Amino acid sequence: MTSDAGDRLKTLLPESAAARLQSLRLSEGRATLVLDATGLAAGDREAMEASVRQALAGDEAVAEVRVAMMADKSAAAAPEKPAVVQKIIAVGSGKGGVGKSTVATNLAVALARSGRKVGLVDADIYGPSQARLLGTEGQKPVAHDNRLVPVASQWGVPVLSMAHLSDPGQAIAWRGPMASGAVTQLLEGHWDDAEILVVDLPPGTGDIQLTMLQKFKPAGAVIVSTPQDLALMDATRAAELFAKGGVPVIGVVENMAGYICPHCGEVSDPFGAGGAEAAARTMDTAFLGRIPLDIAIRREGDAGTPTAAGEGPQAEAFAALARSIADWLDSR
Ligand SMILES: Nc1ncnc2c1ncn2[C@@H]1O[C@H](COP(=O)(O)OP(=O)(O)OP(=O)(O)O)[C@@H](O)[C@H]1O
Repeated sequence: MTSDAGDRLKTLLPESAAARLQSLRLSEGRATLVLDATGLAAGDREAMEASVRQALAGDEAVAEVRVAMMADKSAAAAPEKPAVVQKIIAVGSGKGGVGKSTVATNLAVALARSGRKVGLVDADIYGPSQARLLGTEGQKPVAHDNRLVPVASQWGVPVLSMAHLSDPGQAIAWRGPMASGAVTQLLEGHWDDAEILVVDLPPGTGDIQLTMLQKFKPAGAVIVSTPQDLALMDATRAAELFAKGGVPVIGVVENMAGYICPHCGEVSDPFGAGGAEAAARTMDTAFLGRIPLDIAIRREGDAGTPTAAGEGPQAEAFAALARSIADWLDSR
């Protein structure tokens, strides 16, 4: 083949095929091409071969086209690695029932609303609530290449939760290693597009939490508490868990701060006031703001329409929290 003919044939190739071209020979009207097909699915190979045949069919010097697809065996044999999620934000609390899951959902939705690509993992294996909070109850994730594909929600936040894998109301009574295995499966799902993965940790400061933190190395952690139970002890315990796992604490959120009476609008403090801010100071970490105790937040959570997706002061409180977390991440 003259180099002129070879160069001409190369220019006829579609860009995607030209980028994978290993060699091209033209002999007695027969064009033989070797393409690197590493990573291409069967359907994509066929499409590429067809496009090459079509591109060269019109050339006067070509009577026959032969296409060989070579795959890099070492790459094909290597087990597929889970996609690397750039930044995991762990949302934890010293104890249960403080609104950790509610804050995790709304933080994820507010981050997505601000343009970030966010996923949400419900690592609360024994009491999963993210399917309900994001309105994805009853949906089942499919598995692809032995990894779970997150369930899409209408708030732009894909999610994986044990609630998607078990029957509603079914009690999960696993021992630690099984629970850790389940958390691993959720975290190693197809989070390929997620730039930030918000992880709703189980309440408390036990082994499952520590294993998860050490294995997946979150970029940072948010501690949620009500004003009253962020007596110093709870805050310190949660902070110690993150320190043991080598995870920096981004700050403390005070949830259920200030009850707004739906009738008269008067604000009262059933759980006290200022505890979390004082605790954050003592722990030498940031105070990330207050989310009021508002019946609308509970109602919207139960209905699967997260407050952060709406308008008003409470949505703005979550948007402000999301801004603080995004700024913190960007500054790293
Ligand atoms: N700011 C708030 N105003 C009103 N209700 C709230 C608020 N935050 C959370 N709740 C409600 O409090 C209850 C507990 O919240 P949530 O499930 O988020 O807590 P949790 O700390 O994740 O609990 P668990 O430890 O059981 O996982 C839910 O009914 C939720 O709707």
